[in-house]
Amino acid sequence: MEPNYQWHEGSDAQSLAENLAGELVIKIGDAISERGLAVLALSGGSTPKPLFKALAEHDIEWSKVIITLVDERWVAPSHELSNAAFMHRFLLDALPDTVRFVPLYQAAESVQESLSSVLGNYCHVTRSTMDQPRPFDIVILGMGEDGHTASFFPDADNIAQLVDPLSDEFLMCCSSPSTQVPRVTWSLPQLLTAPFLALHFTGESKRAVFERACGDSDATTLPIRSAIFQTRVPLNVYYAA
Ligand SMILES: O=C(O)[C@H](O)[C@@H](O)[C@H](O)[C@H](O)COP(=O)(O)O
Repeated sequence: MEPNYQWHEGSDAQSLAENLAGELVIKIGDAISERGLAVLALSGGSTPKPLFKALAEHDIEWSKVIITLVDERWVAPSHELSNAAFMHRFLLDALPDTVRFVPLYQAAESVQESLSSVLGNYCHVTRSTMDQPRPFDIVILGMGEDGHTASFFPDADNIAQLVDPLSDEFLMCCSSPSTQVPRVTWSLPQLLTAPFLALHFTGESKRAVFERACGDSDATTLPIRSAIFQTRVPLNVYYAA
């Protein structure tokens, strides 16, 4: 199978972010027109900072937008590693209160125990049940230097399950030596339901990782392959050096 993606390259990280934000405005409008709301799953980390700031500047019907995270470090929102805190700082706090956010962290005895309440809250906010064909209209993935995406870390003890395209899981836990804290992540099949799937990364070193992932190696060593070598939804790669 050939890698399946469309390449969008920006002259720099800022113009790339503005270009992707402009595309998201269109896709959000399409989703609202089609089903009365737009559900976005966005990645944390650091790359999305200019994207979040650019998106916040657009005039969107935020009351019809629901935002969640692709994955989350299993820490309280007050913790420095929290993706929810990152998203509040660079996106949510700049939006009208009418936008709805679904966090992936819920206090519980364990990460696994938190998943059912996170999922229940997601379904409550989106007024959906998880047997609906697609939970998300838009998914924006990031990628690490080790080829991980979402929280599909190559050294995770359950990496084979995390990159399983046939998984019937919705939310999954990930514990890996390379992450400082346990992780919660939407499963690959759930992420691959979005009509607009984008991978957003910058830097020559990550481009080299992406190009290696397009070659011949398996997804458990370069998990980003699980988004590249799939035919469920088109993958749009947004890159700047
Ligand atoms: O929780 C996270 O960190 C992200 O969801 C993760 O998958 C991220 O997209 C990559 O690690 C890239 O992170 P940077 O943008 O910081 O390089």
